[in-house]
Amino acid sequence: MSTDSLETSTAPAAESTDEPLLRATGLRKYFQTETGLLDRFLGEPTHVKAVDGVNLAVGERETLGLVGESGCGKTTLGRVLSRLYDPSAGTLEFDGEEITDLGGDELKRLRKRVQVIFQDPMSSLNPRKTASEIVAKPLEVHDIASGAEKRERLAELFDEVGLQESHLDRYPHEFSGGQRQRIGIARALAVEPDLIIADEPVSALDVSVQAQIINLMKRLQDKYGLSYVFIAHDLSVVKHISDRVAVMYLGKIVERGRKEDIFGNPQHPYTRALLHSIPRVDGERKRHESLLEGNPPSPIDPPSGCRFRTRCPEYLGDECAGTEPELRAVAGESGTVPPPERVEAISTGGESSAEHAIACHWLGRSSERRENQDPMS
Ligand SMILES: Nc1ncnc2c1ncn2[C@@H]1O[C@H](COP(=O)(O)OP(=O)(O)OP(=O)(O)O)[C@@H](O)[C@H]1O
Repeated sequence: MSTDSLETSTAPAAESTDEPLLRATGLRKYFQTETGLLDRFLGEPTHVKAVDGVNLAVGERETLGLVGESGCGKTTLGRVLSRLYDPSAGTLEFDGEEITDLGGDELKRLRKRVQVIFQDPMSSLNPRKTASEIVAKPLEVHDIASGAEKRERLAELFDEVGLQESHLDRYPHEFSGGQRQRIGIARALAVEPDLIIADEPVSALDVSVQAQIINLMKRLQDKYGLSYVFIAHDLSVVKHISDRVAVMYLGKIVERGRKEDIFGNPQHPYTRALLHSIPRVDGERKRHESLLEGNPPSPIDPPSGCRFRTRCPEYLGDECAGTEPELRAVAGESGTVPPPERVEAISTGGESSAEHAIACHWLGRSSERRENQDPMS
């Protein structure tokens, strides 16, 4: 997407704190396959491993970009992180408290602090309700405002997201795509959340409108101290809003780190391939020839060892097929590898913003050998 019209954030650089706002450890979400019972009798795999052992942390006022191809589990992870789905395994902590098994009133209280924005504003907005009814719903559900106070709050929220008071009584089909996404943002903002999980919030919009929505989200983050998990399949979109980026492949995080490291010094062959496929402007907009061939394998029966090995330009043979690589810190400039306890802290989601971690056997090879095999060359 174009960077021309994107504003620079005025807020101090966001930092991951030692105590993140949200922490996921060993998070899994498996769905039963439609033919689950028959598969079980036939000894076939019975579950879709949509999220399969994810560790991550999101700090206060921080934006974590979550990227990966279609079907790699981003939406499912977002839904588990927001507790719209129950996890199959692992733990989730929010603001220092475990929320993995919350239910009833406790879950309702969590919903006030963690909101979700969806990709397709048309299908996520009730077509039979006016914009004001849609945004008022969370105010009512959480007993935040009623009567004249509610109307005043709605006008404030509409103004905040760049809509006019005259829009209050219109129906979703009377708005453009960008305006509908603004309604979705106002609805999320209504309860004054701490964290918003934004699932492909700009993917359905034109490039110029994408920039407007990203700028709006950055402004709201500065003003209200929001944290975001920003999901996108396109790395170029998360570049403009993320502090840190996590790259997901077939249910796992394969690389994560500060945005500067992911874009400036990508390590995992998958991240490199994703970056390689970002369109460049060379006189005319061209798409690079993709380094990624075919589609990801099925998450019902993922490849043994490294899941990316079947498409990886750096496939090493038995080493990649034999054991599943764990997220490990990338050696620093001095070439030093962090001590084991630090690697352990990283692999359980306790990273600071300075950490850059990847899951790849290829990285275990000497840098000289890697340079000779640079997949970007
Ligand atoms: N409710 C469900 N039941 C069974 N399988 C599911 C369910 N939801 C998702 N899946 C499967 O889980 C895998 C991950 O899907 P998910 O939608 O989370 O990926 P994604 O990265 O968000 O992709 P996209 O960008 O296309 O939405 C896919 O194979 C999908 O078919």
